[in-house]
Amino acid sequence: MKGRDLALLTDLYELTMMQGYFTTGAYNKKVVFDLYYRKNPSGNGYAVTAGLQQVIEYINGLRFTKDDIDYLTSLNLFSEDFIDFLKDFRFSGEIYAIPEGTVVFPHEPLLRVKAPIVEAQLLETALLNIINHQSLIATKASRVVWAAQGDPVMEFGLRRAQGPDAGVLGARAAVIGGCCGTSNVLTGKLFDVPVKGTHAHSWVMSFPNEITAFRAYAKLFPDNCLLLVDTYNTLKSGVPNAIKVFQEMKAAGMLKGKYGIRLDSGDLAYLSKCAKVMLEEAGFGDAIISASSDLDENLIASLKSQGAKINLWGVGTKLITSDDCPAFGGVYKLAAEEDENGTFVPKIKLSNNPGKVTNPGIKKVFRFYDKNTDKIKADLIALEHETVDESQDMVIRDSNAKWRKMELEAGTFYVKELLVPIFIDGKQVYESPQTMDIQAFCNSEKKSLWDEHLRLNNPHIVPVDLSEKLSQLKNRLIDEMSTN
Ligand SMILES: Nc1ncnc2c1ncn2[C@@H]1O[C@H](COP(=O)(O)OP(=O)(O)OP(=O)(O)O)[C@@H](O)[C@H]1O
Ligand SMILES: O=P(O)(O)OC[C@H]1O[C@H](OP(=O)(O)OP(=O)(O)O)[C@H](O)[C@@H]1O
Ligand SMILES: O=C(O)c1cccnc1
Repeated sequence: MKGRDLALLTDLYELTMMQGYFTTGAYNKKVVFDLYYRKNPSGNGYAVTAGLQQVIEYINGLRFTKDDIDYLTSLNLFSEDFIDFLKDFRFSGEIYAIPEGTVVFPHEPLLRVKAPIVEAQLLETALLNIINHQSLIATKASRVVWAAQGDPVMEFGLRRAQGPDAGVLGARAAVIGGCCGTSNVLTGKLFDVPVKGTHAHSWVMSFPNEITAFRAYAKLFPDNCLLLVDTYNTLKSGVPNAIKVFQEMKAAGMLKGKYGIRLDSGDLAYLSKCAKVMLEEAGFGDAIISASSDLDENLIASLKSQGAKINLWGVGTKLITSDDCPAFGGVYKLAAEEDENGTFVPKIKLSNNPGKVTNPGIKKVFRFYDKNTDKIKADLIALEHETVDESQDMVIRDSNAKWRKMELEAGTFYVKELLVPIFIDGKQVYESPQTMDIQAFCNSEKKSLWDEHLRLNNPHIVPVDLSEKLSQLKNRLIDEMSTN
């Protein structure tokens, strides 16, 4: 994203609305937009937010270049005045966001933009594009990594990602979600994450026979020698040939680094068990048994339950495309606008679907942790000026099921605010951490959930409540607007 001209990475309607605000003179009116999502992907119990670094780069680089201006002029849609205004366009507003790698829940503002409407409107499409994609893949990766129960998972999806950006940023997000590294070398370079890999069938096929191919590979990469054993016959030739090469390496004193095999077809549970026995009998019990082949979290969980002897996983297509759930569903909704006196007036959007009625006003998110376990008890979406007094008892309800209430006794919990300032008056005030540090943070975030929240299917749901004041405001606006 850095260094790319992305001002036109938007939907046409953002620009036509901007011209409208400009023409009616309303363009300087400040508004607040929330970016949030409504449903966890893949039936998960949480999502992992990702993409903030690319949002920061986008905002910092947000300018209409001469080429952009020429193109917009050529559309014959925009007035000269508006085009002139775009020539000096800069983001001058405020952005608060929940840091990348945080565990988040539906309806929580992941990002809150306060800016003149003409600026805040332009950001909508690009912000959604960036956050939706990376949060989707980070969440999927988190599921896959959870299924692997502590075994490392390598991200292998670039070749089947939906284009270069989805491959590069998807691999970044997968690492945030917990993958130990990626085969994607550009992601490795750009984000300083480990690059990993084995070799392809073409390597084996390019030699007269399998053992020659294995020997050549072992000679080149003795410290990271994972041999793909399924080109001809996994148990009859692949594993025996790999063992022969490991014996030769051992005899030559070359077996010092990581070594093992990769299975890429057939019954992975059965083959891994057989391969494990063969390797152990040959004295190579510590060999890595890695596997790939259309894997996802459900298959990995199934292979684990079948007792598969796999201890390194390569996951490509189904992770990088989030194959079972191709969209995150984040939205960007107007929550407040400034009146003539400089006061922010809350706004609401109604819907026949109660889950789609927006939460009005300028909001923040409190997270309640249990003092003894450091696990999340609940989240509370509140209005900007609200505070939580940790010395008072609290009652949290599930906003989807108000009859479900949780009583938090003073002294048993502590509170953290999730939204932090990223831009103030158009200036960046937050430094994005390195990707591997975001991964470490994300790992600690997942420890704040119970296994019941983390499981793949029908997880327990962390309650997310609206504060009393926010609920009252919402109900009042629903009453007012529904009689409109
Ligand atoms: N023990 C197992 N239990 C459940 N699914 C498995 C097991 N072993 C492998 N699989 C999955 O079954 C599918 C088999 O795919 P497919 O029918 O294409 O054959 P393949 O063995 O991958 O062959 P090839 O790569 O030669 O096409 C893959 O998604 C794989 O991950
Ligand atoms: O199955 P995925 O989760 O998408 O993981 C990546 C796949 O990509 C490779 O296959 P491919 O057939 O493209 O090349 P190869 O010749 O190296 O097997 C690799 O062998 C995996 O099977
Ligand atoms: O290094 C590997 O084994 C690899 C890389 C990309 C895709 N499939 C496998």
